[in-house]
Amino acid sequence: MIRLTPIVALDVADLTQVATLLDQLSVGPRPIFKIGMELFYHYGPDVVKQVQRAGFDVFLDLKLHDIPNTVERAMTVIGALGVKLTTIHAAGGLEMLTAGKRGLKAGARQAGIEPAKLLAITQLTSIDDRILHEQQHISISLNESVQEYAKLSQTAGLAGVVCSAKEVTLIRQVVGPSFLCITPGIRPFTAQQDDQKRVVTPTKARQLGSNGIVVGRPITQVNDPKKAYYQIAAEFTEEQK
Ligand SMILES: O=c1ccn([C@@H]2O[C@H](COP(=O)(O)O)[C@@H](O)[C@H]2O)c(=O)[nH]1
Repeated sequence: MIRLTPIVALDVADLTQVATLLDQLSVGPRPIFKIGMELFYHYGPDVVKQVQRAGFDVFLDLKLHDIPNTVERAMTVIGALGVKLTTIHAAGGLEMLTAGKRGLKAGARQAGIEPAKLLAITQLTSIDDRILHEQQHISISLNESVQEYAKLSQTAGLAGVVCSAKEVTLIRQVVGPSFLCITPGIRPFTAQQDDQKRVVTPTKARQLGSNGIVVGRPITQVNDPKKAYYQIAAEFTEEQK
């Protein structure tokens, strides 16, 4: 089973904070760094290059969701950036997912590099059953919705999904063992839940079969990010004293 090193969400405001975190986490088992909307909207591909130049793999998490043509063209640009993982919303439907995958491959081909693995967002980990029913007016359960989106993503040829570790077992029942389940909503026992609804500890995520955990604030917003990262990484990989 593939188990990635923990993915650290670089949800910070500027390049100075990026440089500090890259420096703090550059010793030992290196994380994959996730660049999201905040940094990418501010700095564009330059921030991707900064992280890559420091020797880290990049997960570019822009969660594309638009008409198929727009998504395909945007994914062609992303495909040439040399990132290892990137995201699209499963809710955009099969045609959009397929177009995204096609664009990503085309961009990578033009740049002469391997295409990034494309992951579909199932239901954001900030959503729970109540929000799904009362605000999105979706009548099936959150678990069923996540399973359906996983099936759709597999049909579109994607590498995997983003979900809560709580759903990994259910997802594997419908798409098999090799479909990637990358899981944010990770909270050590001592950390606050913030806006996340479906949270799991790093140890539980490992036990539930997550292929990779995504952790932001419990690492980036604490006094000692290095200590927090290595503790979480040890829990996820079981290398504990
Ligand atoms: O369903 C999702 C999809 C993506 N995310 C992203 O993961 C991190 C989590 O940050 P924390 O500070 O650990 O809560 C963040 O960048 C989200 O955009 C997610 O949380 N849930």
